[in-house]
Amino acid sequence: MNWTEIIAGVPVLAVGDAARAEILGVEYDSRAVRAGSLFVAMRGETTDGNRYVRAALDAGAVAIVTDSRESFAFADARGVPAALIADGRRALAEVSANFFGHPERQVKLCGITGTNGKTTTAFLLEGLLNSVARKCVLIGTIETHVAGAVRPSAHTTPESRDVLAIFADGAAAGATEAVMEMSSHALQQERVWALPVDVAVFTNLTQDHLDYHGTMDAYAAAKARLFEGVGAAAPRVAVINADDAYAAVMVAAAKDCETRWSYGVDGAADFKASDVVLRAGATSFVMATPFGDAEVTSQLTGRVNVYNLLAAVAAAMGRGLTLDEVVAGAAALPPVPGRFETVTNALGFSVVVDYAHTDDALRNLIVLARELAGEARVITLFGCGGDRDKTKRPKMGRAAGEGSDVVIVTSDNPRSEDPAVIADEALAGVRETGNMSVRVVLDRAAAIALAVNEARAGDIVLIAGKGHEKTQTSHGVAMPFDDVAVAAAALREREAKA
Ligand SMILES: CC(=O)N[C@H]1[C@@H](OP(=O)(O)OP(=O)(O)OC[C@H]2O[C@@H](n3ccc(=O)[nH]c3=O)[C@H](O)[C@@H]2O)O[C@H](CO)[C@@H](O)[C@@H]1O[C@H](C)C(=O)N[C@@H](C)C(=O)N[C@H](CCC(=O)O)C(=O)O
Ligand SMILES: Nc1ncnc2c1ncn2[C@@H]1O[C@H](COP(=O)(O)OP(=O)(O)OP(=O)(O)O)[C@@H](O)[C@H]1O
Ligand SMILES: N[C@H](CCC[C@H](N)C(=O)O)C(=O)O
Ligand SMILES: [Mg+2]
Repeated sequence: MNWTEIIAGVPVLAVGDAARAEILGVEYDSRAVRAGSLFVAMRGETTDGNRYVRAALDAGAVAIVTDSRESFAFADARGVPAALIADGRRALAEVSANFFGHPERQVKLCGITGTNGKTTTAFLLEGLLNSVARKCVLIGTIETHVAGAVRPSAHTTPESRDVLAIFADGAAAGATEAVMEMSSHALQQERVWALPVDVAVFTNLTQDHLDYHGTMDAYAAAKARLFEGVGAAAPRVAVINADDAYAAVMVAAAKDCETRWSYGVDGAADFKASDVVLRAGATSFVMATPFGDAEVTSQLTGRVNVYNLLAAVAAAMGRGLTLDEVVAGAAALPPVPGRFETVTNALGFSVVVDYAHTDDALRNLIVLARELAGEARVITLFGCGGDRDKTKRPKMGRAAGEGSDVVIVTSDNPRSEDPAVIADEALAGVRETGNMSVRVVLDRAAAIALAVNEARAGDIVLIAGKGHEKTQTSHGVAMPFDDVAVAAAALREREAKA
């Protein structure tokens, strides 16, 4: 693609004298630049892409898009086509859309935001769309589904350039739908700039990421941007959890959406569940919808999944599926990896791996386990992520201490922090509840073995926080680690001794 085509329609403040370049790729990271790349310099929080313009040119960049007059003049002086723009991330989205041939216009996009339930709802919605033979791209925390392949995900919501590259691959393989988790980081940083969202979903808002957003109101405002449209028109359909304390904020933001649907269990809602029956691996409820009532059954476990099912069903109906189609589709959907995933064993107790890494998620998980365990015990193992919201640590500790018979505090992903310090902060919360059955075992594998060896018939062991993750990041290094595999190994060892 030539230089003129790639900056067509992009609001540029100035363009350099050089006008000829054949662009073979668009990159926002100098380390990814190859011969023929266009490099877009973005200002970040750790560094500034403008510091890498020289490195990008040395690596073969043939054009530069920048918000810095210095970088612009530097590239221009080297005879490289350059554009001066106001905002790097927005420009990245605009040039990438041109480069990839506007694939965002070829798929109908459902965007899902909220603190918890995005991944689950996204998988459910993808499953419903697939059940009526619509090809669908999925972008989210665990993995990316595109063109019949599964790719690992580095972020929940990638940069616009990467989203558009995925959409282009999907559209080329016949996808007409896309389902995407939209994290608050991505909405705030405008990684989703100029993506037209057809159906927008809000799951819930509880504490997380305050290290980044500062306050709950700022966090809510970032999420609300999905409903306003980020550099694009407001979504056509808004699907909002009416039972959530922040519902009104999302409804207000959705004022320009053509259709606003609420969903919930507690109060009035367009998609409302009643007569909820919760069993392990079998959830059912009666669902009232604007299109009639039906009984929904699902293999997923727990009350939170009633919400996720309602959200996915409403979004699917927003995309034109019928009531019969969503009911049939929902019954067939498998659980999501790392979300209330049971690790089988012959010892008579349950071991569950779950991605609960906020106090709200942990509390919900423990309440569910309590219900399922009856008179038996709930043994909860958890840790807290390093380099993330520190204020949630004692809160997670309180949630664990309040509902569990036995608590094991361990490491999650300490990242660059001292695991012992993180554990102390979580332990303080457990101690506040007066729960005395608490142990700290920093080595996660040893902690999992302890939990498994502690369990008696009927008990439920909860291994919380890492869910599907396949690595543990400690001292800045990611090493292979898989809660399900580690638990399975510990169970085999105990079975062998039994
Ligand atoms: C806080 C945050 O979200 N940071 C993300 C953000 O960083 P940033 O804007 O501060 O960028 P920066 O690191 O200062 O770099 C500025 C620019 O210089 C470029 N650069 C940098 C170095 C270099 O050698 N050459 C170069 O060109 C960078 O590519 C970037 O374009 O943009 C970067 C490029 O895409 C991301 O890698 C980075 O993710 C960091 C590593 C991260 O940990 N993000 C997490 C918190 C995150 O995004 N999480 C959410 C939510 C998770 C959930 O709850 O589901 C997610 O969507 O994944
Ligand atoms: N609707 C919900 N409401 C509250 N908690 C939920 C809900 N759905 C799932 N959870 C809990 O939150 C955990 C994470 O769920 P999921 O991965 O679907 O959310 P997410 O929003 O994608 O999270 P992340 O932002 O970390 O990717 C689950 O393991 C479960 O414990
Ligand atoms: N996307 C979330 C995931 C947290 C998962 C948990 N295992 C942790 O490392 O804190 C985050 O980056 O905050
Ligand atoms: Mg997710």
